[in-house]
Amino acid sequence: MLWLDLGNTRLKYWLTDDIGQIISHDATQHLQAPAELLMGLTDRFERYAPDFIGISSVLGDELNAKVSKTLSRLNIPFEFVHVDAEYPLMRSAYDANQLGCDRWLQMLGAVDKTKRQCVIGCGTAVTIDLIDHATHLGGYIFPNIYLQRESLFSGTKQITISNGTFDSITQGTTTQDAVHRGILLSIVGAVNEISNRHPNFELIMTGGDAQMIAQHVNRSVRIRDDLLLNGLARYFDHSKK
Ligand SMILES: Nc1ncnc2c1ncn2[C@@H]1O[C@H](COP(=O)(O)OP(=O)(O)O)[C@@H](O)[C@H]1O
Ligand SMILES: CC(C)(COP(=O)(O)O)[C@@H](O)C(=O)NCCC(=O)O
Ligand SMILES: [K+]
Repeated sequence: MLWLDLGNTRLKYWLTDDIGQIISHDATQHLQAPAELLMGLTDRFERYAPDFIGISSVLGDELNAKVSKTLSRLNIPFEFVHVDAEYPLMRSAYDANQLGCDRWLQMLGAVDKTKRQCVIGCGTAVTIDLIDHATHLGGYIFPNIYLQRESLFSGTKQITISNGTFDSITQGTTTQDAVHRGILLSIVGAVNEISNRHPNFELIMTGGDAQMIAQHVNRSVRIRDDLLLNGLARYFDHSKK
């Protein structure tokens, strides 16, 4: 199987064998040209000859159409996931026509009817979703650290930094530190706030910035890099062992 996750920043793929073990996986910036990036991966995919391609995309119809065209050359059946409001494993209070399929699949990858779960996606947007015994209560969306820095950069005259590390939330004594710590604090603070309001929800994190954020969260966080993969495998009912 080939599983594709087309996020707003990176294309992630996982190649799995017929018992669901990961044979190969990668994450690469697609620079808003995912079809072209995929073109460069087709010979690798052909070599592994997957019998099916399951896709999560939040890139919209235009880019999805280009991706479809590229994938059609492989002569391998493929399917884009659409949020299914009637899906038996998880009910959702969220508008099914609007919920990003990556958020839905990340929840599907984690959902457990015996638990209360908080699924945090640390991608281009940071998302927080609350699931109470397999019922999605709803969630939050806010800009990630780079989008926030860009907005400060473009929205102010005197903040002109565009590099620096997001590695601390102690108060800054220079503009660069005040900006980077403030932005990280805004995300960590939001996660801690939701965590404090839901002490009996387990915290599960995924996405490219998960490691960076988890270390500042006031409770233990379970980082699962292949959460969306699990959701895709579950959705297409190929249990990844
Ligand atoms: N090599 C990399 N290139 C780009 N972003 C990376 C890389 N490694 C880690 N990241 C982090 O991953 C984040 C994007 O995470 P990802 O889950 O791929 O987002 P999305 O699902 O929205 O595409 C970026 O904000 C960045 O901090
Ligand atoms: C919120 C998102 C942009 C997150 O995407 P990502 O950061 O993974 O690229 C994506 O889930 C999306 O486009 N959602 C649609 C709007 C919604 O979920 O309400
Ligand atoms: K994502």
